[in-house]
Amino acid sequence: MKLLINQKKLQGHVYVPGDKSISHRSIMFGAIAHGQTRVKGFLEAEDCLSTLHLFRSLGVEIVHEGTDVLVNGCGIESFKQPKVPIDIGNSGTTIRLATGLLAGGPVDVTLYGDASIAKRPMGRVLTPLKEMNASVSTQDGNYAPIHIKGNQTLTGIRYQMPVASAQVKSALLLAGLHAKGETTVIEKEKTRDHTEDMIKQFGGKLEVTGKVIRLKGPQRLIAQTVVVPGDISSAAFFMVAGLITKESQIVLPNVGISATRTGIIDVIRQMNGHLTITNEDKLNKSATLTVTNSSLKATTVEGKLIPRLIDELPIIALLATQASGTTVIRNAEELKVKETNRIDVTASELNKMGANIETTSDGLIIHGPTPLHAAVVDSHGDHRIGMMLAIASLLVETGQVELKNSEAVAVSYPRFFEDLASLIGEKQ
Ligand SMILES: O=C(O)C1=C[C@@H](OP(=O)(O)O)[C@@H](O)[C@H](O)C1
Ligand SMILES: C=C(OP(=O)(O)O)C(=O)O
Repeated sequence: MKLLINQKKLQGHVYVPGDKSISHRSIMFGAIAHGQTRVKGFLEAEDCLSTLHLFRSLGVEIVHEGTDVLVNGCGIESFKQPKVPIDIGNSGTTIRLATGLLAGGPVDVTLYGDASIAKRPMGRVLTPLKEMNASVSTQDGNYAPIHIKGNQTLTGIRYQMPVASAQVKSALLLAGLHAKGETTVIEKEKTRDHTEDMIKQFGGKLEVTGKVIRLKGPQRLIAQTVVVPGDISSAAFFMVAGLITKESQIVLPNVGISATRTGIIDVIRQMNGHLTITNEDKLNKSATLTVTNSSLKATTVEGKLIPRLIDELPIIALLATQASGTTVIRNAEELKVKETNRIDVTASELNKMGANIETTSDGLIIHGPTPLHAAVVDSHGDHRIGMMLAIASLLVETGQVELKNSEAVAVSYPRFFEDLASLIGEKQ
């Protein structure tokens, strides 16, 4: 598709859609709990619809009306044997969390996904799950399809995580809920804690002390109402749009601001970006974020900040192309195993537009500020790369920017292009 270029004065409100991580978990917890779980603000995007499809295929009754979802849970023991392998599309969160969850269930399931999922490492969940006595396997030990054999008796383990990954942590906690004895997970760095929050919300018991999480299984969970805030990872594209385009101010109401997700706010402030937080709702961990066009300076993004902004690194790289000085992103090797190798793809696509970005083994070095020019660019099927390139295009003064594989944005944000156009007052 042709992208909008040469934009300033982006003004207005964007209500970004529901948080992807919380939406996935609301269906999963609803399915294993007892009673009717009501989800409000569910993200209707391809990834979360994959999770919904998976649990329906296991016989869970789910009523889906727009962003309202009802999940009639009867406990994991009620899951029905699916007749065929289940397609989880492009969603790493679905396949990894569901593998842990189903390891302690009563049914045999095969999970597979698209070409990108088939290249993402699954050994990171299979290895510790096998230690718990789970029967989980793939043909070569690391790549989907994953075969999960039910009716195994899981036992709790103590596991020191070799990677900072909320998906691995969550897979183990979900398995631990149906295992005998104590499951202890020790994180490498603190990652998003939506699973821990939801275990507590659904009446489960777990103890969190710094990076150590403990729970005793088996546990019986009770249905709840889950109110999903807007996704800060989606809001990030508009935060950066407002900061880098002239005379702009963008208001983003109801954005989730769990402390485990707000690394991008810290980085924007480190770079002297104007961002305010108002209307904070402490219960739902949400607030209104307002960004204003700013004169930015380079920064360093590293260490324990990385898991708090892992999915925002491509758009942070774009932000850094407009800051004066050299921005260094390091300790971000996990970016290589996302939907694409986001270190390589971020650099190569932005460099096509005139950015000056070097890749390293664990991150990026971005020299700014650089003007951006027209080019033919490609999402490579990665939703976050597609949205980042659409924001980059706003800075191009003349010519035409063409984005190949733009449909990838539907993985997490189907209305992205319409919401962007609404700030400009044009429809696409
Ligand atoms: O747990 C989650 O919901 C997620 C965890 C992160 O993945 P990793 O655990 O692989 O870092 C993140 O990149 C993904 O978009 C969602
Ligand atoms: C990495 C992502 O998601 P997942 O791992 O669920 O595919 C993402 O949304 O950027």
